[in-house]
Amino acid sequence: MTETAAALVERLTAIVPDFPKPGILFRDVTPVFSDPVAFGRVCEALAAPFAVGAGFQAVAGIEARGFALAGGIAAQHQVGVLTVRKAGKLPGEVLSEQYALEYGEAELELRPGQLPQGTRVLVVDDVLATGGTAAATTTLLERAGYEAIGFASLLELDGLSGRERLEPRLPVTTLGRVPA
Ligand SMILES: O=P(O)(O)OC[C@H]1O[C@H](OP(=O)(O)OP(=O)(O)O)[C@H](O)[C@@H]1O
Ligand SMILES: Nc1ncnc2[nH]cnc12
Repeated sequence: MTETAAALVERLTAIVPDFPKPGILFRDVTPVFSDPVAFGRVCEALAAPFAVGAGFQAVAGIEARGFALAGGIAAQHQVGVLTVRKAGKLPGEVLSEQYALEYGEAELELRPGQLPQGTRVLVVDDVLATGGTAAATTTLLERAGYEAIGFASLLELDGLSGRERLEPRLPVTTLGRVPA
C-alpha cells in the first residue's frame, strides 16, 4: 500500500534531545527531504488544501528548512518562490520583523517589490511551534502588499499554541502533530 505523506513524516523524522538547547526535543525533518519518494509526496500534500479555488500564485519559504519545501511545491505548481530570510542576509531594501522563538529571539526579512501587489502567497516551513516565525512571515508578506492565503508545515508541536495564534489570520495545514 502507498505510504501517506503523514506516515512518511512520522517514520522519517528524527527526534534529537537537547538540541539546540538543553530541554528542547528537536524534530529533525531533513530525512524527509533526502528521501526521493517522501519529498515529492509531502510537497504535494502540503499544497493540496490550498490549490483549490483561487489557489496560490507564489510560495514563501522560511529559512532554512522552509526553502526546500517551498522549492518543491513551487516546481510542482509552476509558481515562484519568495525567500524569507534571517536578518542580515538580503541585499538592498528589506522589510524586517522581530519575533520570539521556542528557544530564543530572532528577526526575519523580506525584499519587497519582487511580485505584483495582491499576489496570493502560500507560506511553508518544516515545523510550527509557537507560531512566532509564521506570524512574523505573514506580517512581512502583508507589509509587502501580498495576500498570505495559508500556512503549511510538516509538523506542529502540541502545547505551544502555534495553530491558535495563526488561525485567526490564515488557514493552517500540517501533516502531523507531536508533543513539544
Ligand atoms: O513556531 P516557532 O516557535 O516560531 O518555531 C518554528 C521555527 O523554528 C525553527 O526554525 P529556527 O528558527 O530554529 O531556524 P532554522 O530553520 O534556521 O534552524 C523551524 O524551522 C521554524 O522555522
Ligand atoms: N522542537 C523543535 N523541533 C524542530 N524545530 C523547531 N522549531 C521550534 N521548535 C522546534
